Amino acid sequence: MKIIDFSETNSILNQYVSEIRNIEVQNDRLRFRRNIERIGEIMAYEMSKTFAYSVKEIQTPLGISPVSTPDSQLVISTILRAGLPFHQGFLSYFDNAENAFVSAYRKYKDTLKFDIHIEYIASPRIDGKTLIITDPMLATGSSMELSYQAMLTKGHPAEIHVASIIASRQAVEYIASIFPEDKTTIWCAAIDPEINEHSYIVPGLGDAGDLAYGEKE
Ligand SMILES: O=P(O)(O)OC[C@H]1O[C@H](OP(=O)(O)OP(=O)(O)O)[C@H](O)[C@@H]1O
Ligand SMILES: O=c1cc[nH]c(=O)[nH]1
Ligand SMILES: [Mg+2]
Repeated sequence: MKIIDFSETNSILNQYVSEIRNIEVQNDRLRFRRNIERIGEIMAYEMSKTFAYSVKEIQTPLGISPVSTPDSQLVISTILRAGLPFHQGFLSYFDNAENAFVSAYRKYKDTLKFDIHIEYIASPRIDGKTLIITDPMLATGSSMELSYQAMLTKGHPAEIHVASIIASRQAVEYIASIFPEDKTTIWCAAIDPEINEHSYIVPGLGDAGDLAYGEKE
């Protein structure tokens, strides 16, 4: 299993991560969503370097130019709702990709205990395709696990990319233990050391869905 942590490299992506974490900046919802989207765009660009390519002869007005373009059949899947701006970032670059949407939410039994509920999935067949599952937060990893299981009802992908922005160390280890070792890559912008008793990432950024779209009742 490959694990790629962008915080190990200095790039402008770290500026966007600092802004979505920063309590003084993150409440500007438009900026928060756009920063998530920009991180998705940069991650998509880096991820594109791992795809299969072949050279095509492109007819220009003046001649023929050989251009190496990607052949991978992509399905970008996201987990509602915080995943939406992240998904859009990937889709801006992978504009020919197919798309899948899964709902997952924490249904609380009391202030600390919850189950993850999946109620909705809209997906193409994914057999033999490159599946990218996008969700900005990997806290316990349960939403990712259950969403992946839901996606498997649509077939078996050739390759899997788990894309997140902030992941807990625990979630990275958990995802690495349950996803197929030989065909999964985990991409994240940062790996944080802890989750708290409410299963929020520490230091994390708070509630990504609420910051992007407002609080739920
Ligand atoms: O790794 P986990 O412990 O499962 O937590 C991570 C999940 O929490 C967030 O969604 P949330 O449930 O807050 O839903 P929302 O996007 O509607 O706010 C996030 O987008 C993940 O899907
Ligand atoms: O830290 C966390 C954990 C789950 N969901 C979030 O939005 N943030
Ligand atoms: Mg949320």
